[in-house]
Amino acid sequence: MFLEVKDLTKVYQQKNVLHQLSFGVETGEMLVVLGPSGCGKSTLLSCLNGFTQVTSGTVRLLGQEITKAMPEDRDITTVFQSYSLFPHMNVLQNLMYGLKFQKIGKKAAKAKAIKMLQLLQMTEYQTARIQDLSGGQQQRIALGRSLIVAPKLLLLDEPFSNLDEKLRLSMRLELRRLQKELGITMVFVTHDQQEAFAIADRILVMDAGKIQQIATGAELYNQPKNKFVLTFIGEANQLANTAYVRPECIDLRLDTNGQGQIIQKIFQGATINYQVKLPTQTFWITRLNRGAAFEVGDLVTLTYQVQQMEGK
Ligand SMILES: Nc1ncnc2c1ncn2[C@@H]1O[C@H](COP(=O)(O)OP(=O)(O)OP(=O)(O)O)[C@@H](O)[C@H]1O
Repeated sequence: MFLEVKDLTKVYQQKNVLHQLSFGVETGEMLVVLGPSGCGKSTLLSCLNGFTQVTSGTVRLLGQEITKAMPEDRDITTVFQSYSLFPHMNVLQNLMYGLKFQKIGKKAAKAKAIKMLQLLQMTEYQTARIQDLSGGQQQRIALGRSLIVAPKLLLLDEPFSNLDEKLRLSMRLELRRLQKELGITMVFVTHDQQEAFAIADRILVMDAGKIQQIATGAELYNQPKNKFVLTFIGEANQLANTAYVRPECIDLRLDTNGQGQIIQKIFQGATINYQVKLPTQTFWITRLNRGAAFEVGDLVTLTYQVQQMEGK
């Protein structure tokens, strides 16, 4: 196992923020840590890079225990939401900065920085000032600055949340491309499930400092382990106990004797969401927008198969 975390616990002034987390990350894998605000995602990264001391448990990188190692001795770099580039240095100087500490000569460092700029597809910005770059370009340089030192493990803490939607999409693709080209193992923190689905090999879902499930995006969506995962990942109509049905898994048919009635219709473009009132509960249903649509007041019959979670 490339990275192995065992029983990791962090207590801040009697507040238990991380509860005995155990998980592993494979070589070259992109593990996404997904969870709501305050669930402990940043604290977990900080225990991995050594900026926070763990209360108990162990962290091993390539078999070697690093639980108490200083951050600079860990071969791990972190990219944050704020780019933290040096404003008084140009693009090339920013990229070369970290190589100084690896005792790499100026000429070799410059060659590496130019190669990184090619990888980032930003060659023409070599001598540009940081303040003349867009937010997306600055984040790409920040990524490059972390990648150039060839860390064993790269941690990313919501790195794209300052960027607009379109740019976020292209940065995700870019990050995956860079990861494949360089073969770097990554742990990426986000609270955005679409982002997690788009880039993860596996997703670790966390709530209140506890691991709820670790699985691929499709497994989390199709076989959620508990109610938290079911409702955090996508939408669901909850039935009794562990039963549920996803909104897109329900068929709707116009039926003048139907038990259901459409009480809300929300147009979403490619899809339409309907809220249907039944004698005992209401359901949300998502249908593709393919011409024929239902209207508020229509009587309908629903058909669906009930799905089951493992536990509550
Ligand atoms: N230095 C600290 N001292 C005390 N409590 C802290 C400290 N750092 C974090 N916490 C608490 O630990 C909990 C988890 O915080 P953390 O920042 O790890 O969550 P997060 O999931 O990254 O949240 P967000 O998505 O909002 O950044 C929070 O309740 C927070 O208040």
